[in-house]
Amino acid sequence: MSTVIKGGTIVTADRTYESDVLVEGGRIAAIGPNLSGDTVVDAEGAFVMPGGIDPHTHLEMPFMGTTAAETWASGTYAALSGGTTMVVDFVIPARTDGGLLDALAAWEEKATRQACSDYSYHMCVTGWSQTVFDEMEQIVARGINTFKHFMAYKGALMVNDDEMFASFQRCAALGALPLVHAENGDIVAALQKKFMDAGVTGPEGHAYSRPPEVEGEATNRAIMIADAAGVPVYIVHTSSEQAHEAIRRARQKGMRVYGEPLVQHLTLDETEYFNRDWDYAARRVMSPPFRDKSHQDSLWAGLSAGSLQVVATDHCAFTTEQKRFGLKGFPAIPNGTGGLEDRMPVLWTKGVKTGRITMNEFVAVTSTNIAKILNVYPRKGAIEVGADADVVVWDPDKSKTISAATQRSIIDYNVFEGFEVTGLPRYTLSRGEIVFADGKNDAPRPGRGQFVPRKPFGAVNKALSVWKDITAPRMIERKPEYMPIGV
Ligand SMILES: NC(=O)NCCC(=O)O
Ligand SMILES: [Zn+2]
Ligand SMILES: [Zn+2]
Repeated sequence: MSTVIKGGTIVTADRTYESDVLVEGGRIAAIGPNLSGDTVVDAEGAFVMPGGIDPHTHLEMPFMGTTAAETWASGTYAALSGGTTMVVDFVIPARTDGGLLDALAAWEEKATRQACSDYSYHMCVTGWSQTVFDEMEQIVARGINTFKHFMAYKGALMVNDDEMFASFQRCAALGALPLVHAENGDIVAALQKKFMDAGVTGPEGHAYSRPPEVEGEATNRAIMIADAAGVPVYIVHTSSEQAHEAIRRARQKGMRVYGEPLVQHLTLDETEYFNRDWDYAARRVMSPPFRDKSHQDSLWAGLSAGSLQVVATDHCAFTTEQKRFGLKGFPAIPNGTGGLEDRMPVLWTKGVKTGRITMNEFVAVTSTNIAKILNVYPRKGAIEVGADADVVVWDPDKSKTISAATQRSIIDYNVFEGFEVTGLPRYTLSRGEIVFADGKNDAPRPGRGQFVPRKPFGAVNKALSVWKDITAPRMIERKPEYMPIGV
Protein backbone atom coordinates (compact mmCIF):
# COMPACT_ATOMS: atom_id res chain seq x y z
CA MET A 1 0.00 0.00 0.00
CA SER A 2 1.35 3.42 -0.94
CA THR A 3 0.16 6.95 -0.37
CA VAL A 4 0.91 10.00 -2.45
CA ILE A 5 0.68 13.53 -1.08
CA LYS A 6 -0.24 15.42 -4.22
CA GLY A 7 -0.12 18.98 -5.48
CA GLY A 8 1.43 20.68 -2.46
CA THR A 9 4.38 22.94 -1.80
CA ILE A 10 7.07 21.32 0.33
CA VAL A 11 8.40 23.58 3.07
CA THR A 12 11.48 22.42 4.95
CA ALA A 13 13.89 24.27 7.22
CA ASP A 14 15.95 25.37 4.21
CA ARG A 15 13.83 25.05 1.03
CA THR A 16 10.40 25.76 -0.43
CA TYR A 17 9.43 23.94 -3.65
CA GLU A 18 6.50 22.29 -5.39
CA SER A 19 6.51 18.51 -5.43
CA ASP A 20 4.57 15.35 -4.67
CA VAL A 21 5.64 12.98 -1.89
CA LEU A 22 5.30 9.20 -2.15
CA VAL A 23 5.01 7.20 1.05
CA GLU A 24 5.64 3.45 1.29
CA GLY A 25 6.18 1.27 4.36
CA GLY A 26 5.87 4.25 6.67
CA ARG A 27 8.74 6.12 5.05
CA ILE A 28 9.15 8.71 2.34
CA ALA A 29 9.93 6.67 -0.78
CA ALA A 30 10.15 9.39 -3.43
CA ILE A 31 9.84 13.15 -3.88
CA GLY A 32 9.13 14.50 -7.35
CA PRO A 33 6.52 15.59 -9.87
CA ASN A 34 3.57 13.46 -11.04
CA LEU A 35 3.91 10.65 -8.51
CA SER A 36 1.06 8.19 -8.03
CA GLY A 37 0.02 5.89 -5.19
CA ASP A 38 -2.86 3.75 -3.93
CA THR A 39 -4.22 6.52 -1.68
CA VAL A 40 -4.12 10.18 -2.67
CA VAL A 41 -3.82 12.92 -0.05
CA ASP A 42 -4.87 16.23 -1.51
CA ALA A 43 -2.28 18.94 -0.78
CA GLU A 44 -3.46 21.41 -3.46
CA GLY A 45 -2.98 24.93 -2.08
CA ALA A 46 -1.29 23.55 1.06
CA PHE A 47 2.22 23.33 2.50
CA VAL A 48 3.76 19.93 3.09
CA MET A 49 6.00 20.12 6.14
CA PRO A 50 7.76 17.76 8.56
CA GLY A 51 5.44 16.89 11.44
CA GLY A 52 6.08 18.95 14.54
CA ILE A 53 8.17 17.63 17.41
CA ASP A 54 7.32 18.91 20.90
CA PRO A 55 10.36 18.14 23.04
CA HIS A 56 8.81 19.21 26.33
CA THR A 57 5.71 17.45 27.70
CA HIS A 58 4.59 16.09 31.07
CA LEU A 59 1.74 13.68 30.36
CA GLU A 60 0.19 12.11 33.48
CA MET A 61 3.11 13.42 35.52
CA PRO A 62 2.85 13.06 39.31
CA PHE A 63 3.67 16.57 40.54
CA MET A 64 2.89 18.84 43.51
CA GLY A 65 0.67 16.30 45.23
CA THR A 66 -1.41 15.42 42.20
CA THR A 67 -1.00 14.04 38.66
CA ALA A 68 -1.22 16.06 35.46
CA ALA A 69 -4.65 15.23 34.08
CA GLU A 70 -3.74 15.06 30.39
CA THR A 71 -3.31 11.39 29.54
CA TRP A 72 -0.93 9.90 27.03
CA ALA A 73 -3.93 9.02 24.85
CA SER A 74 -5.62 12.43 24.96
CA GLY A 75 -2.37 14.41 24.84
CA THR A 76 -0.91 12.63 21.84
CA TYR A 77 -4.23 12.80 19.96
CA ALA A 78 -4.36 16.53 20.72
CA ALA A 79 -0.77 16.80 19.43
CA LEU A 80 -1.56 15.05 16.12
CA SER A 81 -4.65 17.19 15.53
CA GLY A 82 -2.42 20.25 15.79
CA GLY A 83 0.29 18.91 13.45
CA THR A 84 2.71 17.55 16.08
CA THR A 85 3.77 13.97 15.33
CA MET A 86 6.26 13.31 18.12
CA VAL A 87 6.48 14.29 21.77
CA VAL A 88 9.37 13.94 24.21
CA ASP A 89 8.21 13.46 27.79
CA PHE A 90 10.10 13.80 31.06
CA VAL A 91 10.54 10.66 33.18
CA ILE A 92 10.72 11.59 36.88
CA PRO A 93 12.19 9.10 39.36
CA ALA A 94 10.22 8.68 42.57
CA ARG A 95 13.47 8.75 44.61
CA THR A 96 16.39 11.18 44.59
CA ASP A 97 19.08 8.51 45.09
CA GLY A 98 18.19 6.31 42.11
CA GLY A 99 15.17 4.61 40.66
CA LEU A 100 15.81 5.82 37.11
CA LEU A 101 15.07 2.40 35.63
CA ASP A 102 11.95 1.93 37.77
CA ALA A 103 10.68 5.32 36.65
CA LEU A 104 11.33 4.44 33.03
CA ALA A 105 9.32 1.23 33.47
CA ALA A 106 6.43 3.24 34.95
CA TRP A 107 6.49 5.70 32.02
CA GLU A 108 6.68 2.85 29.50
CA GLU A 109 3.64 1.23 31.06
CA LYS A 110 1.58 4.37 30.42
CA ALA A 111 3.00 5.34 27.04
CA THR A 112 3.10 2.02 25.18
CA ARG A 113 -0.57 1.37 25.93
CA GLN A 114 -1.84 4.82 25.06
CA ALA A 115 0.39 6.86 22.77
CA CYS A 116 -1.20 7.79 19.43
CA SER A 117 1.91 9.63 18.22
CA ASP A 118 5.55 8.60 18.30
CA TYR A 119 7.41 9.58 21.45
CA SER A 120 10.70 9.59 23.25
CA TYR A 121 11.85 10.40 26.79
CA HIS A 122 14.19 12.65 28.74
CA MET A 123 15.33 11.23 32.10
CA CYS A 124 15.34 13.55 35.14
CA VAL A 125 18.20 13.59 37.63
CA THR A 126 16.74 14.77 40.94
CA GLY A 127 19.63 13.86 43.24
CA TRP A 128 23.07 12.26 43.14
CA SER A 129 24.38 8.88 44.24
CA GLN A 130 26.44 5.95 42.97
CA THR A 131 23.17 4.35 41.83
CA VAL A 132 22.23 7.39 39.74
CA PHE A 133 25.74 7.37 38.24
CA ASP A 134 25.41 3.68 37.33
CA GLU A 135 21.83 3.84 36.09
CA MET A 136 22.54 6.77 33.76
CA GLU A 137 24.62 4.46 31.57
CA GLN A 138 21.78 1.95 31.35
CA ILE A 139 19.36 4.76 30.49
CA VAL A 140 21.59 5.83 27.60
CA ALA A 141 21.73 2.19 26.45
CA ARG A 142 17.90 2.25 26.39
CA GLY A 143 17.89 5.06 23.81
CA ILE A 144 17.66 8.14 26.03
CA ASN A 145 20.43 10.67 25.45
CA THR A 146 19.10 13.63 27.49
CA PHE A 147 19.04 14.22 31.27
CA LYS A 148 17.01 17.01 32.85
CA HIS A 149 17.98 18.94 35.99
CA PHE A 150 15.71 21.22 38.01
CA MET A 151 17.38 24.22 39.68
CA ALA A 152 13.97 25.08 41.20
CA TYR A 153 11.26 23.24 43.19
CA LYS A 154 13.25 23.29 46.44
CA GLY A 155 12.63 20.28 48.64
CA ALA A 156 11.20 18.29 45.74
CA LEU A 157 12.97 18.02 42.37
CA MET A 158 15.72 20.61 42.87
CA VAL A 159 19.40 19.68 42.58
CA ASN A 160 22.34 21.69 43.90
CA ASP A 161 25.34 22.92 41.92
CA ASP A 162 27.64 20.07 43.01
CA GLU A 163 25.04 17.47 42.05
CA MET A 164 24.50 19.16 38.71
CA PHE A 165 28.24 19.32 38.06
CA ALA A 166 28.60 15.61 38.82
CA SER A 167 25.69 14.74 36.56
CA PHE A 168 26.90 17.01 33.73
CA GLN A 169 30.32 15.32 33.84
CA ARG A 170 28.59 11.96 33.63
CA CYS A 171 26.59 13.25 30.62
CA ALA A 172 29.84 14.33 28.97
CA ALA A 173 31.32 10.87 29.45
CA LEU A 174 28.20 9.08 28.17
CA GLY A 175 27.66 11.30 25.12
CA ALA A 176 24.45 12.71 26.60
CA LEU A 177 23.01 16.22 26.69
CA PRO A 178 21.99 17.85 30.00
CA LEU A 179 18.76 19.87 30.07
CA VAL A 180 18.10 22.47 32.72
CA HIS A 181 15.08 24.16 34.29
CA ALA A 182 16.92 27.37 35.21
CA GLU A 183 15.47 29.31 38.15
CA ASN A 184 17.22 29.99 41.45
CA GLY A 185 15.16 27.67 43.67
CA ASP A 186 16.44 29.08 46.98
CA ILE A 187 15.43 32.61 46.07
CA VAL A 188 12.06 31.47 44.67
CA ALA A 189 11.32 29.68 47.96
CA ALA A 190 12.33 32.77 49.98
CA LEU A 191 10.24 35.10 47.80
CA GLN A 192 7.24 32.77 48.01
CA LYS A 193 7.43 33.01 51.79
CA LYS A 194 7.89 36.79 51.66
CA PHE A 195 4.77 37.32 49.54
CA MET A 196 2.67 34.82 51.47
CA ASP A 197 3.68 36.54 54.75
CA ALA A 198 2.67 39.86 53.21
CA GLY A 199 -0.78 38.45 52.41
CA VAL A 200 -0.23 38.09 48.66
CA THR A 201 -1.73 34.61 48.46
CA GLY A 202 -3.31 34.73 44.97
CA PRO A 203 -1.83 33.64 41.62
CA GLU A 204 -0.18 37.05 41.09
CA GLY A 205 2.21 36.03 43.91
CA HIS A 206 3.45 33.26 41.62
CA ALA A 207 4.71 35.82 39.10
CA TYR A 208 6.13 38.16 41.77
CA SER A 209 8.14 35.34 43.36
CA ARG A 210 9.81 34.28 40.10
CA PRO A 211 11.20 37.50 38.56
CA PRO A 212 13.31 37.32 35.38
CA GLU A 213 16.54 37.92 37.34
CA VAL A 214 16.00 34.62 39.15
CA GLU A 215 15.91 32.90 35.78
CA GLY A 216 18.84 34.88 34.35
CA GLU A 217 21.10 34.06 37.29
CA ALA A 218 20.32 30.35 37.12
CA THR A 219 20.79 30.25 33.35
CA ASN A 220 24.24 31.82 33.70
CA ARG A 221 25.08 29.34 36.45
CA ALA A 222 23.90 26.32 34.43
CA ILE A 223 25.99 27.46 31.47
CA MET A 224 29.05 27.95 33.68
CA ILE A 225 28.62 24.47 35.16
CA ALA A 226 28.23 22.94 31.69
CA ASP A 227 31.36 24.72 30.53
CA ALA A 228 33.31 23.46 33.55
CA ALA A 229 32.04 19.92 32.88
CA GLY A 230 32.83 20.16 29.17
CA VAL A 231 29.34 19.39 27.87
CA PRO A 232 26.74 21.26 25.76
CA VAL A 233 23.59 22.34 27.60
CA TYR A 234 19.94 22.90 26.66
CA ILE A 235 17.91 25.42 28.67
CA VAL A 236 14.21 24.50 28.75
CA HIS A 237 11.37 27.05 28.81
CA THR A 238 13.57 30.13 28.29
CA SER A 239 11.16 32.93 29.13
CA SER A 240 13.10 36.14 29.73
CA GLU A 241 15.59 38.50 28.15
CA GLN A 242 17.93 37.79 31.09
CA ALA A 243 18.02 34.07 30.27
CA HIS A 244 18.20 34.73 26.55
CA GLU A 245 21.09 37.14 27.10
CA ALA A 246 23.03 34.46 28.98
CA ILE A 247 22.45 31.99 26.14
CA ARG A 248 23.38 34.55 23.46
CA ARG A 249 26.58 35.51 25.25
CA ALA A 250 27.63 31.90 25.70
CA ARG A 251 26.97 31.10 22.05
CA GLN A 252 29.04 34.11 20.97
CA LYS A 253 31.88 32.63 23.00
CA GLY A 254 31.55 29.41 21.01
CA MET A 255 29.69 27.34 23.60
CA ARG A 256 27.03 24.86 22.52
CA VAL A 257 24.08 26.21 24.45
CA TYR A 258 20.51 25.79 23.22
CA GLY A 259 17.41 27.77 24.29
CA GLU A 260 13.77 26.69 24.12
CA PRO A 261 11.04 29.33 24.43
CA LEU A 262 7.48 28.11 24.84
CA VAL A 263 4.61 29.22 22.63
CA GLN A 264 2.86 30.41 25.81
CA HIS A 265 5.71 32.78 26.73
CA LEU A 266 5.78 34.12 23.17
CA THR A 267 2.10 35.01 23.14
CA LEU A 268 0.72 35.43 26.68
CA ASP A 269 1.91 38.02 29.18
CA GLU A 270 2.00 38.55 32.94
CA THR A 271 -1.27 40.51 33.06
CA GLU A 272 -2.97 37.09 32.89
CA TYR A 273 -2.06 36.68 36.58
CA PHE A 274 -3.73 39.96 37.53
CA ASN A 275 -7.15 38.81 36.30
CA ARG A 276 -9.84 39.29 38.99
CA ASP A 277 -11.13 35.77 38.36
CA TRP A 278 -9.01 33.46 40.58
CA ASP A 279 -9.60 30.38 38.41
CA TYR A 280 -8.62 32.28 35.26
CA ALA A 281 -5.32 33.41 36.79
CA ALA A 282 -4.52 30.09 38.50
CA ARG A 283 -5.04 28.13 35.27
CA ARG A 284 -2.11 30.11 33.84
CA VAL A 285 0.28 29.39 36.70
CA MET A 286 3.40 27.80 35.32
CA SER A 287 7.14 28.17 35.88
CA PRO A 288 8.72 30.36 34.75
CA PRO A 289 5.66 32.62 34.70
CA PHE A 290 4.50 34.66 31.71
CA ARG A 291 6.53 37.88 31.32
CA ASP A 292 5.93 41.36 29.94
CA LYS A 293 6.01 42.31 26.24
CA SER A 294 9.70 43.29 26.24
CA HIS A 295 10.63 39.70 27.09
CA GLN A 296 8.34 38.41 24.38
CA ASP A 297 10.09 40.65 21.83
CA SER A 298 13.44 39.28 22.96
CA LEU A 299 12.28 35.67 22.50
CA TRP A 300 10.87 36.34 19.03
CA ALA A 301 14.13 38.06 18.06
CA GLY A 302 16.07 35.05 19.30
CA LEU A 303 14.09 32.71 17.08
CA SER A 304 14.74 34.72 13.93
CA ALA A 305 18.38 35.45 14.84
CA GLY A 306 19.08 31.83 15.71
CA SER A 307 20.16 32.40 19.33
CA LEU A 308 17.06 30.41 20.38
CA GLN A 309 16.40 27.23 18.47
CA VAL A 310 13.19 25.48 19.52
CA VAL A 311 9.57 26.32 20.37
CA ALA A 312 7.96 23.84 22.77
CA THR A 313 4.90 23.78 25.08
CA ASP A 314 5.92 22.23 28.42
CA HIS A 315 2.43 20.71 28.20
CA CYS A 316 1.64 19.90 31.83
CA ALA A 317 -2.10 20.25 32.08
CA PHE A 318 -4.09 20.29 35.31
CA THR A 319 -7.85 20.72 35.61
CA THR A 320 -9.42 23.73 37.33
CA GLU A 321 -10.24 21.48 40.26
CA GLN A 322 -6.56 20.58 40.61
CA LYS A 323 -5.51 24.23 40.34
CA ARG A 324 -7.77 24.94 43.32
CA PHE A 325 -5.38 22.97 45.57
CA GLY A 326 -3.69 26.37 45.85
CA LEU A 327 -6.72 28.40 46.90
CA LYS A 328 -5.15 29.14 50.28
CA GLY A 329 -1.77 30.06 48.84
CA PHE A 330 -0.25 30.30 45.36
CA PRO A 331 2.77 28.05 46.14
CA ALA A 332 0.39 25.07 46.20
CA ILE A 333 -1.18 25.75 42.78
CA PRO A 334 0.08 22.89 40.54
CA ASN A 335 2.50 24.44 38.06
CA GLY A 336 1.80 23.86 34.40
CA THR A 337 -0.28 24.79 31.37
CA GLY A 338 -1.34 23.08 28.14
CA GLY A 339 -0.54 23.90 24.53
CA LEU A 340 0.26 20.69 22.60
CA GLU A 341 -2.72 21.05 20.27
CA ASP A 342 -2.21 24.76 19.65
CA ARG A 343 1.56 25.20 19.40
CA MET A 344 1.78 25.02 15.60
CA PRO A 345 -1.36 27.06 14.71
CA VAL A 346 -0.58 29.75 17.31
CA LEU A 347 3.06 30.02 16.25
CA TRP A 348 2.06 30.17 12.58
CA THR A 349 -0.55 32.87 13.26
CA LYS A 350 1.54 35.02 15.61
CA GLY A 351 4.88 34.29 13.94
CA VAL A 352 4.64 33.53 10.22
CA LYS A 353 1.56 35.60 9.44
CA THR A 354 3.01 38.64 11.19
CA GLY A 355 6.40 38.29 9.48
CA ARG A 356 8.27 37.67 12.74
CA ILE A 357 9.57 34.37 11.34
CA THR A 358 9.57 32.79 7.88
CA MET A 359 7.84 29.54 6.95
CA ASN A 360 11.24 27.85 6.84
CA GLU A 361 12.14 29.18 10.28
CA PHE A 362 8.76 27.87 11.47
CA VAL A 363 9.74 24.37 10.33
CA ALA A 364 13.18 24.77 11.88
CA VAL A 365 11.91 25.78 15.33
CA THR A 366 8.96 23.36 15.49
CA SER A 367 10.70 20.29 14.10
CA THR A 368 14.08 20.20 12.34
CA ASN A 369 16.28 21.94 14.92
CA ILE A 370 15.12 19.76 17.78
CA ALA A 371 15.45 16.61 15.66
CA LYS A 372 19.10 17.55 15.17
CA ILE A 373 19.65 18.53 18.81
CA LEU A 374 18.13 15.21 19.98
CA ASN A 375 20.05 13.16 17.40
CA VAL A 376 17.03 11.79 15.50
CA TYR A 377 17.55 13.76 12.30
CA PRO A 378 16.78 12.97 9.47
CA ARG A 379 14.61 10.06 10.60
CA LYS A 380 12.42 12.79 12.14
CA GLY A 381 12.22 16.49 11.27
CA ALA A 382 12.85 16.07 7.54
CA ILE A 383 11.03 15.67 4.24
CA GLU A 384 13.66 13.45 2.65
CA VAL A 385 13.69 10.06 0.98
CA GLY A 386 14.15 7.49 3.75
CA ALA A 387 12.78 9.70 6.53
CA ASP A 388 9.76 8.57 8.56
CA ALA A 389 6.66 9.85 6.78
CA ASP A 390 5.68 12.16 9.65
CA VAL A 391 4.12 14.89 7.58
CA VAL A 392 1.66 17.68 8.10
CA VAL A 393 -0.36 18.99 5.17
CA TRP A 394 -0.80 22.56 6.32
CA ASP A 395 -3.69 24.66 5.06
CA PRO A 396 -2.60 28.30 5.39
CA ASP A 397 -6.14 29.59 4.76
CA LYS A 398 -8.01 27.49 7.29
CA SER A 399 -9.09 29.37 10.43
CA LYS A 400 -10.65 28.60 13.78
CA THR A 401 -11.21 30.18 17.15
CA ILE A 402 -9.46 28.21 19.87
CA SER A 403 -11.91 26.98 22.45
CA ALA A 404 -11.90 24.41 25.26
CA ALA A 405 -15.35 23.36 24.02
CA THR A 406 -13.94 21.92 20.79
CA GLN A 407 -10.40 20.85 21.73
CA ARG A 408 -9.12 17.26 21.87
CA SER A 409 -7.26 17.87 25.12
CA ILE A 410 -9.36 16.65 28.07
CA ILE A 411 -8.68 19.75 30.16
CA ASP A 412 -11.69 21.95 31.00
CA TYR A 413 -10.12 25.20 29.76
CA ASN A 414 -7.54 26.47 27.28
CA VAL A 415 -5.03 29.25 27.98
CA PHE A 416 -5.42 30.36 24.34
CA GLU A 417 -9.24 30.53 24.59
CA GLY A 418 -10.59 32.99 22.00
CA PHE A 419 -7.38 33.18 19.92
CA GLU A 420 -8.27 33.37 16.21
CA VAL A 421 -5.77 31.19 14.34
CA THR A 422 -5.24 30.94 10.61
CA GLY A 423 -3.10 28.05 9.41
CA LEU A 424 -4.14 24.55 10.49
CA PRO A 425 -3.46 20.94 9.55
CA ARG A 426 -5.59 19.55 6.72
CA TYR A 427 -4.00 16.13 7.28
CA THR A 428 -1.44 14.77 9.70
CA LEU A 429 0.45 11.60 8.76
CA SER A 430 2.43 9.58 11.27
CA ARG A 431 4.79 7.04 9.66
CA GLY A 432 2.56 7.24 6.59
CA GLU A 433 -0.75 6.62 8.37
CA ILE A 434 -3.35 9.38 8.16
CA VAL A 435 -3.91 10.02 11.86
CA PHE A 436 -5.78 13.30 11.53
CA ALA A 437 -8.04 14.49 8.72
CA ASP A 438 -9.77 17.82 9.11
CA GLY A 439 -13.52 17.37 9.49
CA LYS A 440 -13.25 13.76 10.68
CA ASN A 441 -13.30 13.15 14.38
CA ASP A 442 -11.93 9.61 14.61
CA ALA A 443 -9.11 9.46 17.10
CA PRO A 444 -6.17 7.27 16.07
CA ARG A 445 -5.68 3.99 17.91
CA PRO A 446 -4.07 4.46 21.33
CA GLY A 447 -0.90 2.38 21.45
CA ARG A 448 -0.05 2.87 17.75
CA GLY A 449 2.68 5.38 18.68
CA GLN A 450 6.22 4.02 18.80
CA PHE A 451 9.13 4.81 21.08
CA VAL A 452 11.92 6.58 19.18
CA PRO A 453 15.33 5.59 20.58
CA ARG A 454 18.12 8.17 20.36
CA LYS A 455 21.78 7.29 20.15
CA PRO A 456 24.42 9.08 22.26
CA PHE A 457 26.01 12.11 20.62
CA GLY A 458 29.20 11.51 18.74
CA ALA A 459 30.46 14.64 17.06
CA VAL A 460 29.53 17.49 19.41
CA ASN A 461 30.59 15.87 22.69
CA LYS A 462 33.77 14.54 21.05
CA ALA A 463 34.74 17.96 19.66
CA LEU A 464 34.14 19.54 23.05
CA SER A 465 36.14 16.93 24.97
CA VAL A 466 39.07 17.15 22.52
CA TRP A 467 39.14 20.96 22.81
CA LYS A 468 38.74 20.83 26.60
CA ASP A 469 41.63 18.39 26.81
CA ILE A 470 43.90 20.54 24.63
CA THR A 471 43.12 23.68 26.64
CA ALA A 472 42.96 22.04 30.11
CA PRO A 473 45.02 23.59 32.97
CA ARG A 474 48.24 21.60 33.35
CA MET A 475 50.90 21.20 35.98
CA ILE A 476 54.00 23.36 35.40
CA GLU A 477 57.20 21.27 35.32
CA ARG A 478 59.89 23.07 37.44
CA LYS A 479 63.56 22.15 37.38
CA PRO A 480 65.24 21.74 40.82
CA GLU A 481 67.30 24.94 40.27
CA TYR A 482 64.06 26.94 40.15
CA MET A 483 62.75 25.50 43.42
CA PRO A 484 63.34 27.13 46.84
CA ILE A 485 66.27 25.50 48.64
CA GLY A 486 66.13 24.05 52.14
CA VAL A 487 62.37 24.61 52.74
N1 LIG B 1 6.66 24.35 33.90
C1 LIG B 1 5.76 24.05 34.79
O1 LIG B 1 5.21 24.95 35.41
N2 LIG B 1 5.41 22.78 35.05
C2 LIG B 1 5.99 21.60 34.55
C3 LIG B 1 7.24 21.22 35.26
C4 LIG B 1 8.40 22.03 34.75
O2 LIG B 1 8.82 21.85 33.60
O3 LIG B 1 8.92 22.84 35.48
ZN1 LIG C 1 10.60 23.23 34.25
ZN1 LIG D 1 8.49 21.09 31.98
